[in-house]
Amino acid sequence: MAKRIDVHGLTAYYGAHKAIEDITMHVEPTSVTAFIGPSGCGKSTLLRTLNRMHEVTPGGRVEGKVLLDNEDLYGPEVDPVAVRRTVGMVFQRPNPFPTMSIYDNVAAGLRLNGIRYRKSELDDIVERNLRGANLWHEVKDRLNRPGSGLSGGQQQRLCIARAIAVEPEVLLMDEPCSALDPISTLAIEDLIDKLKTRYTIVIVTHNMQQAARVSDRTAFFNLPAVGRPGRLIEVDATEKIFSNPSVPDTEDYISGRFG
Ligand SMILES: Nc1ncnc2c1ncn2[C@@H]1O[C@H](COP(=O)(O)OP(=O)(O)OP(=O)(O)O)[C@@H](O)[C@H]1O
Repeated sequence: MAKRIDVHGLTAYYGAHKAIEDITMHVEPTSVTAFIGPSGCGKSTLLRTLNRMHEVTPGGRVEGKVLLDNEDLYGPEVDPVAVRRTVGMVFQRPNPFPTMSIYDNVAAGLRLNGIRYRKSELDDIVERNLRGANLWHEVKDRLNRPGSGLSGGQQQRLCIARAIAVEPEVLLMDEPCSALDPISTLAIEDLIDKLKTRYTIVIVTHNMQQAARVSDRTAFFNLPAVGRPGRLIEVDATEKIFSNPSVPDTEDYISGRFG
């Protein structure tokens, strides 16, 4: 089941460096939320706080709260590994496990979870998720070939198949199309549109048209001054942000006057 995310007064650090400050917002389930803003304003940092990946970076820590359907992801009892299973992530560069077959790439997360599946069960899961990632027809005759032999766009859809195979509740995407050509980008955007009926999706993008095309809500972040932490400027329905934003800085950014 897709879940709602509530971020409350979130500040994130890299050692002594405060990267983002006092972010409060929510992310709605079964919808796409885009994070936009100039380079260095903390979009990727905030994204990584949503599945506790931020703390994997040395010195990475947070203050504040991230609630997933009212459960604090940073609560004392919470296992960060379990969080990353519930809140999946797709990265900027497609990163299939290079020596693994297409089949094993999709099955990898399931095997890591330690559950034993019968071969026929696993076959079904792999097929279902490759279909879910709009990749099945392109790879069904070469499932045992390495994932690294696919095109960049196919590799990214393979990574999405791998991410959804473990049935996460949220899917985080950090510039998932920035290494892809326009055709592969459209394929991923179509896929995002299809996936949002089942998942809560957050996507970081530098591409304004992409944010306008794929997202339901858009959050604009900015740096108040050089060296200062990034702040959330406004978050609203994507249509509103792109047609009639409340804050002049948002208007300046989306119309290309800075950033
Ligand atoms: N591993 C790291 N160690 C130290 N500082 C970091 C690290 N990663 C990011 N930062 C700093 O945190 C701040 C926010 O960076 P972040 O990558 O989240 O911004 P961004 O908006 O995603 O940028 P971009 O659009 O260029 O990807 C920046 O000041 C950046 O220099």
